[in-house]
Amino acid sequence: MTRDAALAAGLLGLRYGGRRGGWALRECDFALPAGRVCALVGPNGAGKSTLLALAAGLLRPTEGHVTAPARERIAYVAQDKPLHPRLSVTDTLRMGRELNPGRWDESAARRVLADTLDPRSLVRDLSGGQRTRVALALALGKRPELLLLDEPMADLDPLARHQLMGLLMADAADHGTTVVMSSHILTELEGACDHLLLLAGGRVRLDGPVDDLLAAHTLLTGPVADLAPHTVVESRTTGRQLTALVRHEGPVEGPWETTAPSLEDLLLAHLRTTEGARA
Ligand SMILES: Nc1ncnc2c1ncn2[C@@H]1O[C@H](COP(=O)(O)OP(=O)(O)OP(=O)(O)O)[C@@H](O)[C@H]1O
Repeated sequence: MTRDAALAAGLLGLRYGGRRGGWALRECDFALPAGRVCALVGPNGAGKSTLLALAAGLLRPTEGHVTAPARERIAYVAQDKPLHPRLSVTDTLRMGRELNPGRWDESAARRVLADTLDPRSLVRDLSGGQRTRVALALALGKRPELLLLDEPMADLDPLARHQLMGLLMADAADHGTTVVMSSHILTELEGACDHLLLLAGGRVRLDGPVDDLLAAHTLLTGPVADLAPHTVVESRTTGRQLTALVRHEGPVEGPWETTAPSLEDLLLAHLRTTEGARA
């Protein structure tokens, strides 16, 4: 692992179901610097949850390795947010405090709950979104070095999403927490994440700081012509009009209008390309 990486993988692979099972992840190599907020993106079945579970130490690699902080310094919020159904919200936080002696940050946990639910409620009586809040409160209360979130915002209403995303990002910035967050909501990642890891078919397709990746790509429209020496990520032609996203090799010179892509443009083009490759 490079010296300041908070999470790294080398030729990481995982096959479910023993030798006969299919590979969910294969030959994954990356190093995520400490303090980054990383978006983990990819189509359904790409291997995102598998990667997060490996990072959390809940699965063992079939091959290669993953290097992460010690278990007690990681908080992991799984997609199904496992919580004890018969505990109240207050008791759930008390359990968090008892399980994390000397480290528990009660005010961070309470900020996540933000008076939105009755602390005496039992977890089993909460809605999906309310449970998400409790799971996030437990995760932030743990004051982790590495926060692993598997589609954390999926069942939150838009206002709660906006509020919690802001809170998470501010908390991570204040404490230098490294965050890896899988999501299908591309618009929400823009502005929140400074690092990107795109998986498809169990492999890393794109990896790097968001600013560098954006700066390496150009959106162009204009007449159909040879795009060499640039690498075409995606192109479409309508009549004689060409629209393309390229990873440029030096300046893009030609008869085209060029613009800088947004993160959503970049992700959609790469996702469509990997979809096309799969079809
Ligand atoms: N427990 C399991 N047993 C067998 N195969 C599994 C298991 N969990 C996941 N898989 C398979 O591994 C692959 C990767 O699944 P994973 O859940 O990691 O993808 P994902 O990117 O998180 O998908 P989604 O966006 O739908 O949540 C898929 O082909 C899936 O069918």
